[in-house]
Amino acid sequence: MTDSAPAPETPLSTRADVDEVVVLDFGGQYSQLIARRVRECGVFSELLPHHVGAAEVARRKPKGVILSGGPASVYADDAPPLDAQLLELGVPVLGICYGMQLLARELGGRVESAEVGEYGRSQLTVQEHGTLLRGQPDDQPAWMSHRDTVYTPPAGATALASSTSSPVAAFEDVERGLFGIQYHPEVVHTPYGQQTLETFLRDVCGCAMDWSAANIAEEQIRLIREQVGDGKVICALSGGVDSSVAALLVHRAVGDQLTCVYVDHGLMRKNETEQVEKTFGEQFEVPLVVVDARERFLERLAGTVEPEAKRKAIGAEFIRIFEEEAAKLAGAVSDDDAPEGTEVHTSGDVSAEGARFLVQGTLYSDVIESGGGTGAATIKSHHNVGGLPEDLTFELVEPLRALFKDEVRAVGTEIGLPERMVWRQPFPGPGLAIRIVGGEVTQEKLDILRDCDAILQEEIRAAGLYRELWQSFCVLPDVRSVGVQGDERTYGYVVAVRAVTSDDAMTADWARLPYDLLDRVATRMVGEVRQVNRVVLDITSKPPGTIEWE
Ligand SMILES: Nc1ncnc2c1ncn2[C@@H]1O[C@H](COP(=O)(O)OP(=O)(O)OP(=O)(O)O)[C@@H](O)[C@H]1O
Ligand SMILES: O=c1[nH]c(=O)c2[nH+]cn([C@@H]3O[C@H](COP(=O)(O)O)[C@@H](O)[C@H]3O)c2[nH]1
Ligand SMILES: NC(=O)CC[C@H](N)C(=O)O
Ligand SMILES: [Mg+2]
Repeated sequence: MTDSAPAPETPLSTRADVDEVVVLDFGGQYSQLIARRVRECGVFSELLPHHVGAAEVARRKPKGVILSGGPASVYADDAPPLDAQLLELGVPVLGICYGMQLLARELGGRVESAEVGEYGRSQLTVQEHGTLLRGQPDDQPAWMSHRDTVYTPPAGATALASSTSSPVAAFEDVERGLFGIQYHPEVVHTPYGQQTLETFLRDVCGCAMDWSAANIAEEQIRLIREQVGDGKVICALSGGVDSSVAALLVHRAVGDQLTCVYVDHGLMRKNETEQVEKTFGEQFEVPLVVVDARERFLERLAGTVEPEAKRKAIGAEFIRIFEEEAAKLAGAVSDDDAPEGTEVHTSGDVSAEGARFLVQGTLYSDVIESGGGTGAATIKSHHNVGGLPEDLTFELVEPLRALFKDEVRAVGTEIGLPERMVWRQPFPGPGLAIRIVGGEVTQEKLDILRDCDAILQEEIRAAGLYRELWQSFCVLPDVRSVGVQGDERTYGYVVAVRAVTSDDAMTADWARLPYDLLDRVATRMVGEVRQVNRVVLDITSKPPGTIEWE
């Protein structure tokens, strides 16, 4: 576990002239989602760890502060505390779940563990609409996730609503600018949640609500310029949405100081390298280096089966290649000095100085899953975050690090990235290697998986479903099954089809693909890919599963 803000080194904004509301993170699963919902209301917001203190919050001159949920109990010895100075800043404070419990306890209310916890959907009854719940129905569903409960609101505050297990599910003290809600307004399952946040931002904090994705682009371009100065920059470019948006922003910021590097690690999909080269050449006026590192990655992965070990090996190998390319820009090494198994060819002009900065299209979902939230668990080390080697010498430039994919898509559209690039399905940096599970990654398995994946993609596109699905792909477990084909016994691989819907990869549902499509896919896979004799469908949502199997 690490204890860091999403991106102190690359903040989303440092402008003084936009209204900002700060979200303090007490370790909740949905903390970043709160900041994001605030941004969707048109108010700039960033997540800060709870321990930054009132002085840092004051420095940002926010129009309001939101305290997130969190796993602790407010009365526990090691519970993250509330800096009481926050209540002296003269701006409204809204506590959500743990944040509400903190406010209640600090101000003389009563918080105790309830007999029955509330997890998931619950029913809210509004007794007093007050300011916060103005215009909302008396009865409404709300999403909860708590066991501790506020029994008495702070002195002077009015209780607004209750639920079966929460006698005080919301309170407000308009005079003192204090607001608390026990449920989660930031999740889509709370239908009046966004309205509640909007009321807080507009009517309570007096925010102008005029911030938009365009500001992210503008701000990032300015911040990148500040960070990079006249230094040389390389961008790890995969051809995916995130790195393409990041590359465009950096190019707008520093122009020909930028060189993009695409690594063909042999773990890509069918014809992907050629497609990336072609699309990039057509869309961008930036020099692109394509590194053929297929043999090198295969050697590096030999014998590695454990998912985290695989991810770390891949993350480190990526960086070693970027280092070599950065050095080449300084003219220190020529293409002939590339390690065995690596071939490089260059298109466009490559500049004469070395690169100190590495641009990556890292998103917040990569960060939080890699254990980068305040007190958050490590689910998997994304190659570009948790998989980075410890001796990293690059200074990272990650303009999208605090954003979710759907926000990045909005920025991409805003800055003119073509629609077919904006709506590309994500493809993980470690590629097919994390879809060959339970056994070693070999050339044979890569070829099988690539062929099956190509069939699935073709059929999904033909059925007009590509854009509707967050991702659709195949997984190759280290499992063989007995079949009968052409009257012969076969002992072949089992391929799993995984297709999910999602907006931001934080949660996902398995896609209900039409049976006739599944039938075509299975028939083609066993018919066209000799080593495969069985196809199965993954029907797991996230949670409990993750989207990828490793
Ligand atoms: N083959 C690659 N060559 C160079 N850089 C890569 C490659 N694969 C991934 N990266 C780097 O790792 C980052 C994270 O990968 P990720 O797959 O999350 O993003 P993406 O590929 O840009 O977008 P998408 O999520 O749409 O696939 C990329 O933004 C890019 O900077
Ligand atoms: O660039 C990446 N490097 C990685 O190491 C990585 N692991 C998962 N993913 C992608 O992230 C999203 C969420 O994945 P999971 O539900 O499997 O955790 C899904 O879209 C995954 O494809 C990765 N992307
Ligand atoms: N989601 C939350 O913030 C939970 C708060 C606290 N840990 C509880 O269980 O009540
Ligand atoms: Mg990708």
